[in-house]
Amino acid sequence: MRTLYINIKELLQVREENINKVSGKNMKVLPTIKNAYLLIEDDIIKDFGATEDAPKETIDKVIDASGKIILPSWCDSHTHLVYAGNREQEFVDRINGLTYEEIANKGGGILNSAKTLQETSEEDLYEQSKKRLDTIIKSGTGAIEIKSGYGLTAEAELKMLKVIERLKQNYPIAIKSTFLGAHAVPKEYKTDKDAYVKKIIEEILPQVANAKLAEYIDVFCEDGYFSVADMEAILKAADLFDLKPKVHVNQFNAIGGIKAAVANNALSVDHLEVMKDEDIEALKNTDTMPVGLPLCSYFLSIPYAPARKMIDSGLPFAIATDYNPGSSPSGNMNLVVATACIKMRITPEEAINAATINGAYAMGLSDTHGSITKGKKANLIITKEIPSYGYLPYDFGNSNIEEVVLDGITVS
Ligand SMILES: N=CN[C@@H](CCC(=O)O)C(=O)O
Ligand SMILES: [Zn+2]
Repeated sequence: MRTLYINIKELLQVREENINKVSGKNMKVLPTIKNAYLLIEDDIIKDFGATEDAPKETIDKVIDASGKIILPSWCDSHTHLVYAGNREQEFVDRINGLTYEEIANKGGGILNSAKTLQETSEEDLYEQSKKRLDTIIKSGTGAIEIKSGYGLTAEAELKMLKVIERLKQNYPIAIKSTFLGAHAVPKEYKTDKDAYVKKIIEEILPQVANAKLAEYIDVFCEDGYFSVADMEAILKAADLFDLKPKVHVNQFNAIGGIKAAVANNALSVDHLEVMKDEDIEALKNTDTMPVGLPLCSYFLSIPYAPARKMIDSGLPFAIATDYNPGSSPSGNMNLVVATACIKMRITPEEAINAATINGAYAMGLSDTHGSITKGKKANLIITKEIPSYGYLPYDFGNSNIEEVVLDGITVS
């Protein structure tokens, strides 16, 4: 099936060469074609150019996209989309003055979600997660990473990862899965965290890896959670199973996690709300993608990752939703892009690069996703008639998406 879009007001993120990420000053460059055509064949991007040069033969369907912008679908490289229940009571507690840390210390936070998830059947967990996936697909996300980490026992972690696997089987969206057994220390191990780290390394990780249920390894490296030494031990064990690190670091404190993650070949380091100069230095000239999570900062009222400073230092930068019940109960990448522009002071070009090609890189998908490049997946967002692409983050909170195409098929 060959589908031709013509008269596209502007086709965004057009890359002739298959670059895998953009960094520093190049992030301000968003290559586009005005009055463009785009040819897709089945699930693949075949060709693009100026409408006047559009092919005329062997086309099954021609779509006039006058006034509309087309861009590659969003790549959300950091989510916890599979979870059970919600935590709106903690949201109210925070409004009334408690901090995220105080709530966690009272047994709330991640441990609260873990208790609910342990008591939820795999079927129910699948049904709850599926609803969220349906919603985020409608909002233009075409590739997503999903973590475990609300199980914290072998049984419950495997349950989460099996649900991720079922979502992979049943949905056209690309899904990457990450094992995050080291998300919080379970209550039973409160006084013996080392025993839990040992259990992750010796018992849970081998089961996850042997069942081929994860592609990446994650650790919440933070005071009160897991130390740099804990993280290093877990990453080294995971390396034996070829699981690459994508880690939670520098959310509340800068404790040296970034340097250690880079030394362990992390694909990405995520959160980065609190950054020292040495953390930025550690990321220079490496293959590790810094990932900011603006909705987490918004929802928890904590600092935003210093995106401006990182990009001005020459680093690449990606943005993701962090969709989870505690710190970001939204999986809407449109809101992520707008919040990154408004609060991190990055331009629409930088934000769109961060949410497409760099997001794809941060989950190992930049060969197939994240740009309009021949041979890549036909995963597209077709906007309503809008004045310019800058209107997308400007008109924050409103949906300007008319149609979403995944693998060449209109899904919403
Ligand atoms: N910070 C660690 N994990 C999640 C939040 C988990 C929760 O509060 O449930 C995050 O990325 O923000
Ligand atoms: Zn997270």
